[in-house]
Order: sequence, then structure tokens, then C-alpha cells
Amino acid sequence: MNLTEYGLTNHIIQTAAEFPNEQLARVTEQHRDLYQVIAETGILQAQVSGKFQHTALMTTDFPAVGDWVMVTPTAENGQAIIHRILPRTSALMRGAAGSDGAGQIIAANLDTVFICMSLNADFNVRRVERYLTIAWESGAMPVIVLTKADLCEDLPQKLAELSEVAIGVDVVTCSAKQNEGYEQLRQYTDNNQTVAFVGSSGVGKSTLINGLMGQDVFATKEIREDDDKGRHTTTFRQLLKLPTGGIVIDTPGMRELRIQTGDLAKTFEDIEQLAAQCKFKDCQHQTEPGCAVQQAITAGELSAERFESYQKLQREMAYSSLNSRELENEKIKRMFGSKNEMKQMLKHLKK
Ligand SMILES: Nc1nc2c(ncn2[C@@H]2O[C@H](COP(=O)(O)OP(=O)(O)OP(=O)(O)O)[C@@H](O)[C@H]2O)c(=O)[nH]1
Ligand SMILES: [Zn+2]
Repeated sequence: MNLTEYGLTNHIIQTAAEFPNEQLARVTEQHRDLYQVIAETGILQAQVSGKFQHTALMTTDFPAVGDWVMVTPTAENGQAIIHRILPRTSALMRGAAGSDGAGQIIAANLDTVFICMSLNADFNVRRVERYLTIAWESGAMPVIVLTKADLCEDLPQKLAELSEVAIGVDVVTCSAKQNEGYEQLRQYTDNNQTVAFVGSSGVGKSTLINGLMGQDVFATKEIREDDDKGRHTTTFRQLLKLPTGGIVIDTPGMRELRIQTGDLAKTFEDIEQLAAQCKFKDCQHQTEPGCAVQQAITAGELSAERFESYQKLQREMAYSSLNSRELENEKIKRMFGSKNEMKQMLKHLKK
């Protein structure tokens, strides 16, 4: 097995050289605590070692699809023990990355995240902002993929809308139906890079993946096998090697990805820059004097919808990163200003 075709880079080879008694492998599938990995010797079924299990503190410390891991084969044929994960270059997360470890890694070591949105009913720039936020935080490069171009009559207008939120992000327009956009998508898989598709259900992610995979796609993605009881079982490959080079990761988590955390600063760089010019450091950008954000909205330089969407995301993110006690404190703070004020109010009421 040539691991270069699975995305192996010189950097990973160098890091792996520190562990000469172990073999390098990439996680291709995860089913709870059972992993399928691909090593030079072929596909192995793997589990983490006892020591790994004991030293892992959070769910994010465990391997995820796309991870490069160091393994040793066991006496049993085709099985292996995972000893360690090599440092990730990127990680697509669900949930908070906070100390409580509630966060979950959907895929690791992605080079590009394709944010898919269809050019018909699904088109919504606010949603793009949210997915961009997640993608930036992952460390992978976001690319906006507009699907179903054949169903769109006002492409220039939609592209103009998009250019306001997708600052410095590539936009690729596709129509699977008219076989358009595949060449552009393939550029992101040059040099065996790893990509993933996110976006709402029904926008055409599977269709694009199938198109990139070529004609045998369905057989690869969804293998139906008759087992001895005559039932059908479906196996999903979660890390797919493209026939033209490059890798697509498509985990179940990818499909369930909801927007919770993310790097707001990067997606809303314009607002953060304005906020830095506000008169007060803790400006809430409401009615404060000298608020650069409100001034920009009044001057028509910043759309009120974009600011609203920024605030909404900020609130959601603040919540998703708090534990239950912090949430309670946060509620008190919103109701009474602070814990101290609440105490004073309670004192006052007693009197
Ligand atoms: N007109 C048109 N329809 C398309 C195109 N691409 C996909 N579709 C249709 O859109 C529907 C949904 O496509 P899928 O590829 O299953 O969408 P998905 O994003 O993978 O959906 P989930 O698996 O639910 O996440 C299918 O009926 C496709 O035939 C396109 O370029 N043009
Ligand atoms: Zn302000």
C-alpha cells in the first residue's frame, strides 16, 4: 500500500521517525472504539492501547477519521494497537472544545473544507458565514461550493451577495447535472490533499463526491452485502481515495454537523476591526457613544443583517463553551448585572 496516495507527507514521515518500533497508519473508519486504519502492509482493524486509554483525558484525545497514528500489529492477523496520534494539522469539530471535553472531532487533517450550498432554495449567505466560521477554526482552508447552477437564473447577483461575506475565500460554481465544476474541485486534491464536504442536506454533496469518484462510486460508498442471514448490511467507507488522486473524508458526523463553535474573528474580520475603534473597550455596539460599529451601519458601510448574524453567533458560541455552572452564572449576570448585585438585591429584599 502506498501511503502517499493516502496523503502521507514528508513532515509526517519525519514525525513518525521518532517512533522506530511502530508503524505509521491513517484512520479510514471509526465505529465507536474500533478503528480501521491503512498501513503500508494494508488495512488493519485497530484499537487504542490500555495506556492510551488511561492517559486520554478528553474525547478529542482519541483518534478520528483522517488521523495519522502509530500502531503495532498484534499476533492476530489484520489487527493492531494504536499507541499515539501524530499532531493534527487541522480538526473539524462539533461542540465546544472546552475543558469538559464535550467537543467531538468529525475529521482530522483536512486540507480543504468544501462549504456546499445550492443555488436554488438553500442559498443563504448567513449560513455561509456560519460554516466559514467552523471551517476557519478547524485549521483547514474553506472553499465555497455553489451547487445546482443549472437551477439558477441570477448567478451574478448571488455571487455579488456572496462576495460580501466570503472575503478571501475561493468560490467554485458546480452543476453535477451539466457535469460542470469537477475540474475546479479536483485542483484542491492535487498532491493527494484531503478534502471534505459540508452543507445542508440535499444540496448535492453525495452527487459531487460520486462524480469525483467516477463511475463505480456507489459500489465504493455504499457496499451492500448479503450476510448469511440473508439481510442487507450497508458499509460506508469514511475515507475515500479518489481515482484522480486526493482523498475525500465523508464521516456520518459530517452530515450532522451543526454550527456551534468557530473562529468569529476571522469570519467577521471587518466587524472586529470596527469594534477595535469603538470608544469603549467593552462596547456592546448598541447605544454607546463613539461606537464605530453603529457608525458604520448608519453610514451604510456595514449591513445591519451582517451585524445581527455576528451577534447571534457570538451568543450561541458563548453558550456552547460554558458548563452548567457557568451557564447559571451567565443567567444571573444577565438578570442582575452581576452576582454581587444579586446579593445586594437579596439583602435589600430581606430588609
Ligand atoms: N438540478 C440538479 N440537481 C442536482 C444536482 N446535484 C444534485 N442534485 C440533486 O439533488 C438531490 C440531493 O442530492 P444529494 O447529492 O443526495 O445531496 P446531499 O447533499 O448529499 O444530501 P445528504 O446526503 O442528505 O446530506 C438529488 O436528487 C440530486 O439528484 C445538480 O447539479 N443539479
Ligand atoms: Zn461599539
